[in-house]
Formats: sequence, C-alpha cells, structure tokens
Amino acid sequence: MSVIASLSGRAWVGDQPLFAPVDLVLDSEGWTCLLGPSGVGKSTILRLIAGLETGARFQGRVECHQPVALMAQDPGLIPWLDVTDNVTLGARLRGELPTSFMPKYPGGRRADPIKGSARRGAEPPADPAARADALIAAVGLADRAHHRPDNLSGGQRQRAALARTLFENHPLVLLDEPFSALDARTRAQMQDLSAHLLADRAVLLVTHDPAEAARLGDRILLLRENGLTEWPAPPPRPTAATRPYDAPEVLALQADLMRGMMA
Ligand SMILES: Nc1ncnc2c1ncn2[C@@H]1O[C@H](COP(=O)(O)OP(=O)(O)OP(=O)(O)O)[C@@H](O)[C@H]1O
Repeated sequence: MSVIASLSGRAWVGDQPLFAPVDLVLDSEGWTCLLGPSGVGKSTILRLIAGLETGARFQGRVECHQPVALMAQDPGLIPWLDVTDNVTLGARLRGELPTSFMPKYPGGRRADPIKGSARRGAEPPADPAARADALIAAVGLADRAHHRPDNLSGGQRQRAALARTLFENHPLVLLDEPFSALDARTRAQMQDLSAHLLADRAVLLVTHDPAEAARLGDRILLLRENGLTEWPAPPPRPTAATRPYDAPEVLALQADLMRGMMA
C-alpha cells in the first residue's frame, strides 16, 4: 500500500498553540478515524490536507498528490439549486453534464463511474445523471431530489452533501463529521453505505463519536492538545462494510476509546 498524503508540523491560532507537532501519514486505502475533543484542530488538519485556508498558522509540511473530495461540517449546499443539481454540481462545472445555470466548461472531461454501487450487488450506472439518481436514492432522498436545501431538514441536507461527496470519484476522501446531524438509525445506515461505496479509497474521517470510530476505523488516531496518538490496531473490519454496532469487541473498543478520550 502506498502513501496518499501526509502532514507533519504544528499550528497556532494567534499566539496560542493549537496542536503540538503531529505526524500523520495516510495510506492509499482504508479508513483513518481522527477522534478528539472540540476545538483541538481536527478540521484544521483536514483543511490543510485539502489545501484550503484555515484560521490557523501552520508550520510544517503537507504532501498530497491526489485529487481530494472534502465534505466539510457545513453541508455548503447551493441554496438555489435542488438536491440533484447540488449533487452533480462538480460534474456540471466540469462540463460532464449539461447545465442550465452556468456555461459549459469547454475543457470538461467525462467522469469515471464510481467503483462500487449505491445498492449492494447492483452494477454502478456509468452515466453521471443515472449515478447521481442512484446515490440520491441510496441516501434516502429520492422523494426530495427536486427540493431546495431550505426545504430539507438538517439531516437531509447532510445526506445530500454526503451524496455530493460520494459522487466525486476522488482517491482521497476527507469527511468532517459527516453523520453528526443524523438520527442513530440513519447514521448507522449512512456509515454502512459510505463503507461500501468508499471501499477502495483512502478516507480520513473526523468524528467526535467513539462508536463511529469503532465501527469504521481501520486506524484510529486521537488528537489532543499534546499531539496525535495512534490507538492500538482495532479488530479487522469486514470488506466494504462496517463492524456490527452490537458486537462485543466493537462495544469494548468503543468503551476503551471513550476512556482514552476522558484521560
Ligand atoms: N477561520 C478561523 N479563524 C480563526 N480561528 C479559527 C478559524 N477556524 C477555526 N479556528 C480556531 O481554531 C481552533 C481549531 O478549530 P478546528 O475547527 O480545527 O477544531 P476541531 O477540533 O475540528 O473542533 P470541532 O470538533 O468543534 O469541530 C478553534 O479554537 C477555532 O476557534
């Protein structure tokens, strides 16, 4: 397995240290969960890897040579576009789909179909429009496909943003609390769907939730003010699936992580 991205360095907000020196290396496959208390710099790390502005001063080195898909904490949906147009926004901007709301980009290229499928066992549709429809259905928004964001609940907006992120066919996917607005049942379903659809990608998932890390993490990292520590390797995860939420070893890992976060 090769390295897809790395970050090494420390950060300050104003004069205040944000995090002590961290060394983070991401492999080209698997889910890395970044757990930690609020305000410790998890989103900052994600934004640094994505090459975006942060409010922090960073001293160090970030390497990332692959296209990145980022789902930020704020779903960031375009308010005047419906769910389908939001999900396919990237494809429209690249000229892979016709658009009525902006000019076609002349240098656009066709997207590769995502590997995996919105429905287990089904072949992924190659056509971007059909692929978007399948993803919107998979996140449970088929009946909201033509609704604008202000007609959606917070959890529905988050699911639309998840579909938009899953629609992009990038090797590295950064997810910042992607399931935080969802009820427990929908959250588990979206975790399952994401594990399935992103099975062959590198994923860095920021979460506050030890149960989520225990279900999804191939590696689990704890970020605290004094730096980053790697949790002992969790039990193997089934291919393209989450660990069962009620398995004794998953519940034990969740409890261990909670103890680690409280320490
Ligand atoms: N744009 C900004 N300008 C100034 N300070 C910022 C900005 N964005 C974040 N910060 C500060 O940087 C610190 C780290 O923020 P960050 O969002 O990375 O933390 P986090 O661990 O992801 O928190 P949470 O779990 O609450 O989302 C916080 O103290 C925050 O107030």
